[in-house]
Amino acid sequence: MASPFLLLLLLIPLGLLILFLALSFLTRPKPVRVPIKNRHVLITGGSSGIGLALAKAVAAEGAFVSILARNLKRLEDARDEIKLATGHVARVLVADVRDPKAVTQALEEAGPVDVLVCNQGVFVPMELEKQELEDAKFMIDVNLMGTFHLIKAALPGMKRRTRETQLPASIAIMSSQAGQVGIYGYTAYSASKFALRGLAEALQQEVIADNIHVSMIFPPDTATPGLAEEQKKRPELTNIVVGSSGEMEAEDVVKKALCGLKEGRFIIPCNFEGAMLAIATAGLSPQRSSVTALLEVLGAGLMRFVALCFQWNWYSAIENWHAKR
Ligand SMILES: NC(=O)C1=CN([C@@H]2O[C@H](COP(=O)(O)OP(=O)(O)OC[C@H]3O[C@@H](n4cnc5c(N)ncnc54)[C@H](OP(=O)(O)O)[C@@H]3O)[C@@H](O)[C@H]2O)C=CC1
Ligand SMILES: CCCCCCCCCCCCCCCC(=O)[C@@H](N)CO
Repeated sequence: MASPFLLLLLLIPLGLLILFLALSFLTRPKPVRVPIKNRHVLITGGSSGIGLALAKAVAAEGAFVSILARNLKRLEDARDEIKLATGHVARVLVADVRDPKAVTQALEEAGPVDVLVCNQGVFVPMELEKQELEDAKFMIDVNLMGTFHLIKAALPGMKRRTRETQLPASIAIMSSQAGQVGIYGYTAYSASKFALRGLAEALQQEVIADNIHVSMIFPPDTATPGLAEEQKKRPELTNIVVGSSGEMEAEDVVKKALCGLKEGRFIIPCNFEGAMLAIATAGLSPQRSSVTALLEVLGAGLMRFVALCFQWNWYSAIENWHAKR
């Protein structure tokens, strides 16, 4: 006769199997593949850093690329760089995302979009008390309101395209790991990036019937011209907390982002810490993958524990830093 211990050992995989089957049935929205080849991909902030690296990657995969930013000279340099790397000549669009009229005009010029990547972003780290309100508003306006302007301007054309082509379209929004956890020195930046999460969750419910799929990308520190500028001004404690996640190259962030975007993943983490953060902050976000859903269900408690360890570490660093003053 089988011992009760052996029986228990058999019950665990059986339970996991039942849980997995339940999740396969439950997870929504349904799986999707967003093709890139021969499609119009518009990338904001495509003249520098992550946006430029993404523009090169999608051009190399045979997409028609438009890049949008404020500075024409940098856009033209980026266009040359993309041409050199891939042979593709990208369309350049000059607009400040803070200006809804300019954004609408640029999108009219670009024509209907299949994949919209809202990647433009600014970051000025400073403690709230020392930061000028103007700088806080600048981040909210570019990172959050800019994304509103872009999506509103792009949606009618995108819906027309999905109807005509019968192909899934994508809206990808660049957040940050600082949009999953609040970080010292990032009150305004974190606020702008957290806000994008609410926008994206609500938007996915609104556009699913139009075959449009929303993704959010959550990179850690990434070597870009923007980061080099930011690092000149970062408070010491910001550096300490941010250092908990490894720095990445823009090309590696782009690999993860593109892979996730094509699978219509709602949450796209970029490194190991990002994968833990994604589980710890899964909340009520949509989930297409039953494997990831299983990891979320099983990992929730453990990741909360890991998160508490990180917070212990950060608050100890803050305490020590103040004690030294
Ligand atoms: N680098 C990092 O460590 C991380 C970055 N991110 C996010 O990734 C995104 C890209 O960052 P990164 O590549 O470092 O940035 P960069 O500073 O290198 O590039 C920013 C891009 O955005 C454009 N841009 C800035 N403001 C506006 C505006 N008002 N209207 C239109 N375009 C604008 C810039 O062009 P121009 O100035 O000519 O307008 C440029 O093309 C941002 O959203 C950022 O928050 C997230 C996590 C980490
Ligand atoms: C389960 C718990 C896992 C915990 C892992 C914690 C790691 C947190 C590190 C946060 C790093 C934030 C980088 C922001 C980069 C950025 O956006 C700026 N460079 C501005 O662009």
